Amino acid sequence: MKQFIQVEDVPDKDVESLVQEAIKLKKQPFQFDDLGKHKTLGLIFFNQSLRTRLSTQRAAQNLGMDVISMNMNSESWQLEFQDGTVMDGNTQEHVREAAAVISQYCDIIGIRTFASLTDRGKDYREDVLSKFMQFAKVPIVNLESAIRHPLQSLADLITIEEHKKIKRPKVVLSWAPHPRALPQAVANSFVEWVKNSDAELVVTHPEGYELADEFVQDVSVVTCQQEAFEGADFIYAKNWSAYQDYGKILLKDNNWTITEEKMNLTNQARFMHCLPVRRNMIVSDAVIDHENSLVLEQARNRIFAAQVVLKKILEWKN
Ligand SMILES: NCCC[C@H](NC(=O)CCC(=O)O)C(=O)O
Ligand SMILES: NC(=O)OP(=O)(O)O
Repeated sequence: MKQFIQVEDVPDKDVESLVQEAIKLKKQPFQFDDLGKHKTLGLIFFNQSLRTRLSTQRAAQNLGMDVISMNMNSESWQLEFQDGTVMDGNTQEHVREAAAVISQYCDIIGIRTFASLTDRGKDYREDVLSKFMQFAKVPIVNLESAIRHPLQSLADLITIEEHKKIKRPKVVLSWAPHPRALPQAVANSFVEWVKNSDAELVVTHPEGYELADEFVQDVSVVTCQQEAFEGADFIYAKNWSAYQDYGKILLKDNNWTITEEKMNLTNQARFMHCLPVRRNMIVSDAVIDHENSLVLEQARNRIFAAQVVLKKILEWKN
């Protein structure tokens, strides 16, 4: 694998094989602990993180890699992304130099850069990530970009594979309320990856929260949450801000919170969320603390999602 930006980067788009390989790594995490010897992973964060930072570091260590990381906003220089700018303002270093320099210290670079939620064109063109890809000299791993979070989606598919009781489970992605405007990245990616697996996917959200066509065309979308939940095997909750009325919060309606009452409509569904989660906004305490909740398993599987991706990139480089 020469990079990991989206599902297209999976060799032959064979998501099923990648999931199976991750499950094997989970059983023997140190089997390839020589593969990354004398190789360094650089983790570059423009936004906060708990899971992505620690699980990707752990994954790299399991493969024998060294890891260096940096929080760009608080620790490094303010980067300029426009070409031809007279840099007499607040930006101090151009991405052309920054990406090339980081490439001299690292064999693989992971980048987290969230959506601006103010400029849809810029976000959906992946302006920041694509500039890094353009000027870096080593493979790039997406640690959540403006419109995708593929390591999360891979961990989610591993978790579904481990817990499904039937070959083709019904998987429901449900919008849920949140006090802040959040990106569409987790939802977009989840849809993109589940579409490439053996599952019946249903997306449910209030009117106005339609996701971009490029992700949800051919996907079953219903605006009645109760109807969507009927017979579901997995409920995946996530908030996102509006795509049409870009970045806006249209509704903070607690009627969309995932409660026990709603989970009772399902086929004893397992509850999923990528974390961090706002309790009693997105999901009630009773649901997230119930034995059917998979949130900690998902977080654990972030290690093996990252590990299989790093392994594939290291194998490609060797
Ligand atoms: N990486 C997982 C989710 C990250 C981000 N959530 C957040 O920013 C939540 C922050 C808050 O709860 O205020 C998102 O939705 O894309
Ligand atoms: N799920 C996830 O990506 O978590 P962090 O934002 O804490 O990395």
